[in-house]
Amino acid sequence: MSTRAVKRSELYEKLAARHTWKENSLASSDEDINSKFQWKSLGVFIPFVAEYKFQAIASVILMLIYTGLNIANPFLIGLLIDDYIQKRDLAGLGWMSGLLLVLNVAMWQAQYWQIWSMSWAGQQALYKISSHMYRHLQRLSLSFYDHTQIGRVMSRLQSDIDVLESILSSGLLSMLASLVALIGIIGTMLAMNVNLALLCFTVIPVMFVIAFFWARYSQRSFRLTRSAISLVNATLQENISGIRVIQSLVREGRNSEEFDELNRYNLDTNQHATAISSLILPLVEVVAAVATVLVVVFGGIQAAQGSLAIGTLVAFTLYINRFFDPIRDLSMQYNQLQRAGVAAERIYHILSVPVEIKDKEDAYELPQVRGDVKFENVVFHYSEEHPVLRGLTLEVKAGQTAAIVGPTGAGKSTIISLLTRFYDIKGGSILIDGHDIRDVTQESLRKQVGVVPQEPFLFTGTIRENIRYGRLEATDEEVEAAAKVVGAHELILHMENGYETMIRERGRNLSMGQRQLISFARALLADPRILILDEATANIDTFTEMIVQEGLRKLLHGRTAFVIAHRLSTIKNADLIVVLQKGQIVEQGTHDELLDRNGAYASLYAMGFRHTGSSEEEPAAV
Ligand SMILES: Nc1ncnc2c1ncn2[C@@H]1O[C@H](COP(=O)(O)OP(=O)(O)OP(=O)(O)O)[C@@H](O)[C@H]1O
Repeated sequence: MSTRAVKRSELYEKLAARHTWKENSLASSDEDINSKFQWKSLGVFIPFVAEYKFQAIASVILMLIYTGLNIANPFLIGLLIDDYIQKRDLAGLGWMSGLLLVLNVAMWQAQYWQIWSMSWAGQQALYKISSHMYRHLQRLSLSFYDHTQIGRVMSRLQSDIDVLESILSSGLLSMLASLVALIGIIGTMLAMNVNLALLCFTVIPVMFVIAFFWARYSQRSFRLTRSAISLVNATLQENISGIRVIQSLVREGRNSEEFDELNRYNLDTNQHATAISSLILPLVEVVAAVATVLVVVFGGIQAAQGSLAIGTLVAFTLYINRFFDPIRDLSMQYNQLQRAGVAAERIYHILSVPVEIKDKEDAYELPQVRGDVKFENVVFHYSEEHPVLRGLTLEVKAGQTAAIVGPTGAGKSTIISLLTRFYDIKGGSILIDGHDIRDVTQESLRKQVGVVPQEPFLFTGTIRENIRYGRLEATDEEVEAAAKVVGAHELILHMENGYETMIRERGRNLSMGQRQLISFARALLADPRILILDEATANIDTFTEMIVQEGLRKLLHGRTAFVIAHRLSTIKNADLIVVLQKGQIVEQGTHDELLDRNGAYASLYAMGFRHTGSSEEEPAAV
């Protein structure tokens, strides 16, 4: 059976191509279904599992007890028949039956505790792996997220971890138990009757051949299922977060059609994988049946001729079943192992994405700064083919507000992403009070460089919690004081539950002006020396606009500020206006100086900053 049996429609190919681009690391590993299994991917989990080695050892001991008792059972039954039933020794029969009962109770106990302890350890290890993965994802640089769909990350964080759970919490030990049982049973069978045992073992090579071919097909097919669910999740995530645009452009029908296509493919790959995985068990059963028939026929003839005791034949037949039990289990576990191997590989892939922006070994805490910022000959690109900044030099003195203006794509957002070290520069240096930002710890840098994004990001929780987000130890009074300074206090008090009003999904229940003021209060409470602000361009009513402008003025007061300015009032009030074009500063100075110069700024001004997203109208309308 070939996995090519799962067909991709033309529409599917188009959709998959849309979600799979060269730099999208997770997408390309999702799509690569033929790659060789990387055994080293399992190595990454060893430290997590090793932490629970005592539980694992206890499980192995319990498993050995269980398996030993399980193997002894048929032997004792054979003994019971030959030595006690056939010799009509009723007292011995009573003793033996009692012993068998005790052994079976002990066997079930051992099995229960073995399953319990292994599942416990497996779940603990998995909990650690998920936390580790989450921490790793938080440390990854923005360039990883630029190239990765969140849905694909979620898929690995959730469904792949689920798959791994089954193997860690029970699968591995069951496999070991099956192997031990198999070896024990083979030994016992050989000891009981070499000829019958060898006859039974003739089927083993057939098993190997079946397992070999099955493994080849199943792994490809399991990879297909993981990649399909990853694509479904990526699409779901994108469509749900973009639901407003989808509904406003009436794309629901078309998107449902596209989603159906992906979902259908996901169904097909899963059904195909099920077809392949269901194949292995019946195949083992057929081979087991052939072996049983062989033993019963030849053993039966020997017993009829009197060269084999009946008890031994009964015990032997019981052993054949027990012999195939671990093989059956192994094939099922092998199935599980194949799936888990694919999941482990995908988790390993995420864990091995390097953290690009790391603190230097000798990084030091940035001391309390005054706020002098210098860009010295800064060179930067996101991809080598497209240079963004080609030697940018800029100095902003402590306490100054610099408004950065320029046409779209000029590099305004890039400059501020570099100052917070979301990306590392490729050449030159960025200095704060003379400290190169690459020499200090990121945590100490970001404590003193605050960012207020254009679209305030509010988290689920109360307004109070949202304001406190950047300084958890702030008291209620400090939260309210910050809100008062930026002019948010009155607005908040007028809300349903004041500061305790719950913010729903990213603050959708608040107006844009309210969201902006809350994010100003949050920034003010965190009290960074340097503030980066991407000025909002949304249209808000004149009254709120006035409050926002006043809040902004108070927020910027006494700090060094970089503002991607969109409102003329902000640009005019700035101490320094930096005009950027194609990643280079073409002019800088105050509003009046630049107008006098009659250059790039003057023409942007004359055009009403139309191409920069700024407007001469107050409040700004874009
Ligand atoms: N994450 C990214 N990955 C790759 N290229 C990027 C990325 N962000 C920006 N760019 C590119 O870098 C250049 C500068 O972009 P930047 O966002 O800094 O411009 P901008 O002046 O802020 O534009 P706008 O006013 O439209 O926000 C553009 O050519 C853009 O395509």
